[in-house]
Amino acid sequence: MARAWMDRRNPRPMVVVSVEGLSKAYGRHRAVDDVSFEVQDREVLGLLGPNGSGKTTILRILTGYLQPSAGTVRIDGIDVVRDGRAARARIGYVPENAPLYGHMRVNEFLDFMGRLHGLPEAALRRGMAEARRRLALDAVAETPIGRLSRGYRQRVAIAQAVLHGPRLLILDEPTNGLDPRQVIELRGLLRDMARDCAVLVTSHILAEMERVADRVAILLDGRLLTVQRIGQRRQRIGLRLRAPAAQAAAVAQALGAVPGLLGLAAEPEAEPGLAAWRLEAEDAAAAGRIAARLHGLGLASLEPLDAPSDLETLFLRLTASKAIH
Ligand SMILES: Nc1ncnc2c1ncn2[C@@H]1O[C@H](COP(=O)(O)OP(=O)(O)OP(=O)(O)O)[C@@H](O)[C@H]1O
Repeated sequence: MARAWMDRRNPRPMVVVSVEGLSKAYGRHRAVDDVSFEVQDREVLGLLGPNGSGKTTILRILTGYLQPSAGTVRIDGIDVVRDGRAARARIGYVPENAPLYGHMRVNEFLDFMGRLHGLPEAALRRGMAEARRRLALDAVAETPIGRLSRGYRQRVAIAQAVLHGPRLLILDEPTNGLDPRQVIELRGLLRDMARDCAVLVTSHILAEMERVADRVAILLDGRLLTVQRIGQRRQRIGLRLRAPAAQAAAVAQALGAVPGLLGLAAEPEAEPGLAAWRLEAEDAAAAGRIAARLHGLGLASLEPLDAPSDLETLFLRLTASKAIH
């Protein structure tokens, strides 16, 4: 059994979620198969996997909507099966396409949800004020939810989930339907939320996870393939270079001597009179060195590529067997 251990300066359990040997079968189909992981206090853990990999099933077990077939889940050391009510009181849940009451004003809705959570009056007032402040909802407190933008509605959905000061905030596919600006805002909000609780977020958008999560747990066919810490890699960059075809040999030779250039591949279909290469460089500064080295060889263009993130590469590698069979 995993014992939650304590930080001496801050006597809160460091492990908020402990999932051990979790399995769930629907009939003969194992939707979740012997999955174990932990979510630490003040971290964002991303649960990542293609459709049908078991993410929603795991969330439903965590939130007490489903019983596991085997294994245990503890929130702050409390078993979600044996003591579901106490475990649920520590969780804030933002479901995918969270149901909001469009006709209700933001304040009215938060008040309603707080009462559903059973919050006493003083705690409810405190929780509402704090949630509105953290999620920048004061300006729309008296606006009917139906009139808010999708980004604001998402914030209201998060606000209702944190009213009672949960130890764990769960968000299921929170970026669905948001525009790029709203996605960036959401990222900031999640990081902010993780200042005082554990955050578990599911997504199938890999690059998004890489930006917001401290660690990602990758699921496939109900099995946990790996848990990876994010953000310790170098920022490699991809570049596309075009130069006159007549200079191709000279360019290739010059590139061979550029420090920080890790790889190069000629592209098959170049435009008439132009040869093209894909390059992988150690960092952005290498682009400057490449341009300098090719001076005088008629460089036509040198542009960054939208290189797949490292997490995408890892994900594709880990899930390759699925694509093949
Ligand atoms: N109530 C159910 N009865 C039978 N099979 C189910 C049930 N719910 C889910 N499954 C199956 O269990 C597997 C995992 O489903 P789950 O919804 O947990 O995956 P997911 O990763 O959340 O996918 P999605 O992103 O599509 O929601 C899938 O094969 C699914 O078909």
